[in-house]
Amino acid sequence: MTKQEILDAIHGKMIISCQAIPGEPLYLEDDSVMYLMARAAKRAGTPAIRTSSIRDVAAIKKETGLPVIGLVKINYPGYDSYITPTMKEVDDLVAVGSDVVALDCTLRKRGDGTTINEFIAQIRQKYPDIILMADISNYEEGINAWKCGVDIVGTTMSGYTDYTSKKDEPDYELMTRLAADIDIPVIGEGKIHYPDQAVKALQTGIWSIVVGGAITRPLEIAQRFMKAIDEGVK
Ligand SMILES: CC(=O)N[C@H](C=O)[C@@H](O)[C@H](O)[C@H](O)COP(=O)(O)O
Repeated sequence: MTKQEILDAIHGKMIISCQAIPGEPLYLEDDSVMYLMARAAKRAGTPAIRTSSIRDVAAIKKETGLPVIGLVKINYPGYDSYITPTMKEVDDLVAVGSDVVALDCTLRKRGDGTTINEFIAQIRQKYPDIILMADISNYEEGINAWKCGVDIVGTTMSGYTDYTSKKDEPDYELMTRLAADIDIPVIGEGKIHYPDQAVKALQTGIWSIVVGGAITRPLEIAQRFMKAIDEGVK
Protein backbone atom coordinates (compact mmCIF):
# COMPACT_ATOMS: atom_id res chain seq x y z
CA MET A 1 0.00 0.00 0.00
CA THR A 2 1.15 3.53 -0.65
CA LYS A 3 1.55 6.03 2.15
CA GLN A 4 -1.68 7.77 1.14
CA GLU A 5 -3.60 4.49 1.03
CA ILE A 6 -2.43 3.61 4.53
CA LEU A 7 -3.26 7.05 5.89
CA ASP A 8 -6.71 6.92 4.26
CA ALA A 9 -7.34 3.44 5.66
CA ILE A 10 -6.64 4.47 9.26
CA HIS A 11 -8.41 7.83 9.14
CA GLY A 12 -11.01 8.08 11.91
CA LYS A 13 -10.35 4.49 12.93
CA MET A 14 -8.79 2.46 15.72
CA ILE A 15 -5.50 0.69 15.09
CA ILE A 16 -5.01 -2.20 17.49
CA SER A 17 -1.63 -2.75 19.10
CA CYS A 18 -0.69 -6.40 19.67
CA GLN A 19 2.42 -6.59 21.80
CA ALA A 20 4.04 -8.83 24.38
CA ILE A 21 7.60 -8.37 25.60
CA PRO A 22 9.68 -10.68 27.82
CA GLY A 23 8.07 -10.94 31.26
CA GLU A 24 4.52 -10.50 30.00
CA PRO A 25 2.13 -13.49 30.25
CA LEU A 26 1.63 -13.77 26.51
CA TYR A 27 5.34 -13.63 25.68
CA LEU A 28 6.81 -16.96 24.60
CA GLU A 29 10.54 -17.42 24.15
CA ASP A 30 10.42 -19.67 21.09
CA ASP A 31 7.12 -18.77 19.54
CA SER A 32 4.59 -15.94 19.47
CA VAL A 33 0.83 -15.84 19.81
CA MET A 34 0.49 -12.20 18.84
CA TYR A 35 -0.66 -13.14 15.35
CA LEU A 36 -3.76 -14.64 17.00
CA MET A 37 -4.45 -11.35 18.74
CA ALA A 38 -4.04 -9.70 15.35
CA ARG A 39 -6.48 -12.20 13.86
CA ALA A 40 -9.09 -11.10 16.40
CA ALA A 41 -8.27 -7.45 15.79
CA LYS A 42 -8.75 -7.90 12.05
CA ARG A 43 -12.08 -9.65 12.54
CA ALA A 44 -13.20 -6.71 14.65
CA GLY A 45 -12.44 -4.45 11.71
CA THR A 46 -9.18 -2.71 12.49
CA PRO A 47 -7.46 -1.27 9.41
CA ALA A 48 -3.91 -1.74 10.76
CA ILE A 49 -1.91 -3.35 13.54
CA ARG A 50 0.90 -1.94 15.65
CA THR A 51 3.39 -4.44 17.01
CA SER A 52 6.82 -4.79 18.54
CA SER A 53 9.57 -7.18 17.42
CA ILE A 54 10.64 -8.36 14.02
CA ARG A 55 9.10 -11.80 14.40
CA ASP A 56 5.69 -10.32 15.22
CA VAL A 57 5.77 -7.90 12.28
CA ALA A 58 6.42 -10.86 9.98
CA ALA A 59 3.84 -13.16 11.57
CA ILE A 60 1.12 -10.51 11.74
CA LYS A 61 1.61 -9.40 8.15
CA LYS A 62 1.40 -13.03 7.05
CA GLU A 63 -1.71 -13.70 9.12
CA THR A 64 -3.70 -10.57 8.41
CA GLY A 65 -2.34 -8.93 5.27
CA LEU A 66 -2.99 -5.62 7.03
CA PRO A 67 -0.50 -2.75 7.12
CA VAL A 68 1.69 -2.96 10.20
CA ILE A 69 3.25 -0.21 12.29
CA GLY A 70 6.39 -1.94 13.49
CA LEU A 71 8.80 -1.10 16.27
CA VAL A 72 11.49 -2.87 18.20
CA LYS A 73 11.67 -2.45 21.96
CA ILE A 74 15.22 -2.73 23.18
CA ASN A 75 17.24 -1.20 26.01
CA TYR A 76 20.77 -0.02 25.27
CA PRO A 77 23.12 1.45 27.85
CA GLY A 78 23.04 5.24 27.75
CA TYR A 79 19.74 5.48 25.90
CA ASP A 80 16.60 6.65 27.70
CA SER A 81 14.58 5.65 24.66
CA TYR A 82 13.74 2.00 24.00
CA ILE A 83 11.46 2.13 20.95
CA THR A 84 13.56 1.63 17.80
CA PRO A 85 16.48 3.56 19.29
CA THR A 86 19.17 2.90 16.65
CA MET A 87 19.63 2.31 12.93
CA LYS A 88 20.00 -1.44 13.57
CA GLU A 89 16.31 -1.66 14.53
CA VAL A 90 15.29 0.56 11.60
CA ASP A 91 17.26 -1.68 9.22
CA ASP A 92 15.59 -4.81 10.62
CA LEU A 93 12.10 -3.30 10.40
CA VAL A 94 12.65 -2.17 6.81
CA ALA A 95 14.04 -5.60 5.89
CA VAL A 96 11.01 -7.41 7.32
CA GLY A 97 8.64 -5.14 5.40
CA SER A 98 7.16 -3.05 8.20
CA ASP A 99 4.75 -0.66 6.47
CA VAL A 100 5.37 2.08 9.01
CA VAL A 101 8.43 2.35 11.25
CA ALA A 102 7.71 3.75 14.71
CA LEU A 103 10.52 5.26 16.74
CA ASP A 104 11.00 7.20 19.96
CA CYS A 105 11.26 10.89 19.07
CA THR A 106 11.44 12.28 22.57
CA LEU A 107 14.23 14.73 23.28
CA ARG A 108 15.89 12.41 25.78
CA LYS A 109 19.45 11.18 25.97
CA ARG A 110 20.71 8.99 23.14
CA GLY A 111 23.68 6.80 23.97
CA ASP A 112 25.53 7.49 20.71
CA GLY A 113 25.50 11.23 21.38
CA THR A 114 23.30 12.08 18.39
CA THR A 115 20.23 14.25 18.77
CA ILE A 116 16.89 12.86 17.64
CA ASN A 117 17.00 15.38 14.79
CA GLU A 118 20.29 13.94 13.58
CA PHE A 119 18.97 10.40 13.87
CA ILE A 120 15.84 11.21 11.84
CA ALA A 121 18.06 12.86 9.18
CA GLN A 122 20.24 9.72 9.03
CA ILE A 123 17.16 7.54 8.58
CA ARG A 124 15.81 9.82 5.86
CA GLN A 125 19.10 9.74 4.01
CA LYS A 126 19.24 5.94 4.09
CA TYR A 127 15.53 5.31 3.50
CA PRO A 128 13.99 8.41 1.86
CA ASP A 129 10.60 6.80 1.30
CA ILE A 130 9.74 4.89 4.45
CA ILE A 131 6.81 6.03 6.54
CA LEU A 132 7.97 7.19 9.96
CA MET A 133 5.79 7.46 13.06
CA ALA A 134 7.28 9.59 15.83
CA ASP A 135 6.42 8.48 19.36
CA ILE A 136 6.55 11.63 21.46
CA SER A 137 5.61 12.64 25.01
CA ASN A 138 4.75 16.34 24.81
CA TYR A 139 3.88 19.22 22.49
CA GLU A 140 7.44 20.43 21.96
CA GLU A 141 8.57 16.96 20.88
CA GLY A 142 5.61 16.62 18.52
CA ILE A 143 6.40 19.92 16.84
CA ASN A 144 10.08 19.02 16.65
CA ALA A 145 9.40 15.65 15.02
CA TRP A 146 7.00 17.21 12.52
CA LYS A 147 9.62 19.81 11.55
CA CYS A 148 12.17 17.00 11.12
CA GLY A 149 9.99 15.50 8.42
CA VAL A 150 8.33 12.47 10.00
CA ASP A 151 5.04 11.31 8.48
CA ILE A 152 2.93 10.69 11.59
CA VAL A 153 3.15 11.92 15.18
CA GLY A 154 1.85 9.72 18.01
CA THR A 155 1.24 10.66 21.64
CA THR A 156 2.58 7.25 22.70
CA MET A 157 5.12 8.41 25.27
CA SER A 158 2.95 10.93 27.16
CA GLY A 159 3.11 9.87 30.81
CA TYR A 160 6.17 7.70 30.23
CA THR A 161 8.90 10.36 30.39
CA ASP A 162 9.89 11.80 33.73
CA TYR A 163 8.78 15.28 32.65
CA THR A 164 5.20 14.33 31.65
CA SER A 165 2.28 13.76 34.00
CA LYS A 166 1.54 10.15 34.89
CA LYS A 167 -2.27 10.26 34.65
CA ASP A 168 -3.96 6.93 33.89
CA GLU A 169 -6.00 8.34 31.03
CA PRO A 170 -5.41 9.55 27.47
CA ASP A 171 -3.66 12.89 27.02
CA TYR A 172 -6.55 14.65 25.30
CA GLU A 173 -4.93 18.07 25.67
CA LEU A 174 -1.81 16.99 23.80
CA MET A 175 -3.94 15.40 21.07
CA THR A 176 -6.00 18.58 20.69
CA ARG A 177 -3.00 20.89 20.51
CA LEU A 178 -1.02 18.79 18.07
CA ALA A 179 -4.01 18.14 15.82
CA ALA A 180 -4.61 21.89 15.63
CA ASP A 181 -1.03 22.91 15.00
CA ILE A 182 0.58 20.38 12.66
CA ASP A 183 -0.36 19.37 9.15
CA ILE A 184 0.48 15.69 9.26
CA PRO A 185 -1.64 12.97 10.87
CA VAL A 186 -1.60 12.79 14.66
CA ILE A 187 -2.32 9.44 16.25
CA GLY A 188 -3.67 9.41 19.79
CA GLU A 189 -2.00 6.55 21.60
CA GLY A 190 -1.58 5.54 25.21
CA LYS A 191 -3.97 4.75 28.05
CA ILE A 192 -7.14 4.58 25.98
CA HIS A 193 -8.80 2.00 28.22
CA TYR A 194 -12.51 2.31 27.41
CA PRO A 195 -14.65 2.79 24.28
CA ASP A 196 -15.89 6.21 25.43
CA GLN A 197 -12.27 7.36 25.75
CA ALA A 198 -11.60 6.17 22.20
CA VAL A 199 -14.50 8.28 20.94
CA LYS A 200 -13.42 11.31 22.98
CA ALA A 201 -9.84 10.98 21.68
CA LEU A 202 -11.01 10.92 18.06
CA GLN A 203 -13.19 13.97 18.75
CA THR A 204 -10.08 16.03 19.56
CA GLY A 205 -9.43 16.27 15.83
CA ILE A 206 -6.67 13.69 15.56
CA TRP A 207 -6.35 11.39 12.57
CA SER A 208 -6.56 8.02 14.24
CA ILE A 209 -6.02 6.19 17.53
CA VAL A 210 -4.03 3.19 18.73
CA VAL A 211 -5.46 1.01 21.50
CA GLY A 212 -3.24 -1.69 22.96
CA GLY A 213 -3.43 -3.14 26.44
CA ALA A 214 -7.17 -2.63 26.88
CA ILE A 215 -7.70 -5.14 24.10
CA THR A 216 -4.60 -7.33 23.89
CA ARG A 217 -3.05 -7.48 27.38
CA PRO A 218 -5.14 -9.92 29.48
CA LEU A 219 -3.18 -9.27 32.67
CA GLU A 220 -3.86 -5.54 32.39
CA ILE A 221 -7.54 -6.16 31.70
CA ALA A 222 -7.90 -8.55 34.63
CA GLN A 223 -6.11 -6.15 36.98
CA ARG A 224 -8.48 -3.37 35.99
CA PHE A 225 -11.43 -5.52 37.03
CA MET A 226 -9.68 -6.55 40.26
CA LYS A 227 -8.94 -2.94 41.19
CA ALA A 228 -12.49 -1.79 40.47
CA ILE A 229 -13.91 -4.59 42.59
CA ASP A 230 -11.48 -3.95 45.45
CA GLU A 231 -12.38 -0.27 45.45
CA GLY A 232 -16.10 -0.81 44.91
CA VAL A 233 -16.61 -3.43 47.58
CA LYS A 234 -14.71 -1.59 50.31
C1 LIG B 1 4.96 3.54 26.46
C2 LIG B 1 5.13 2.33 25.57
O1 LIG B 1 6.15 1.68 25.63
N1 LIG B 1 4.11 2.05 24.74
C3 LIG B 1 4.17 0.92 23.87
C4 LIG B 1 4.31 1.38 22.50
O2 LIG B 1 4.23 0.73 21.52
C5 LIG B 1 3.09 -0.11 24.11
O3 LIG B 1 3.51 -0.85 25.24
C6 LIG B 1 1.63 0.35 24.35
O4 LIG B 1 0.85 -0.80 24.56
C7 LIG B 1 1.04 1.15 23.20
O5 LIG B 1 1.62 2.41 23.16
C8 LIG B 1 -0.48 1.33 23.31
O6 LIG B 1 -0.81 1.93 24.51
P1 LIG B 1 -1.91 1.28 25.47
O7 LIG B 1 -1.46 -0.12 25.73
O8 LIG B 1 -1.92 2.13 26.73
O9 LIG B 1 -3.24 1.33 24.74
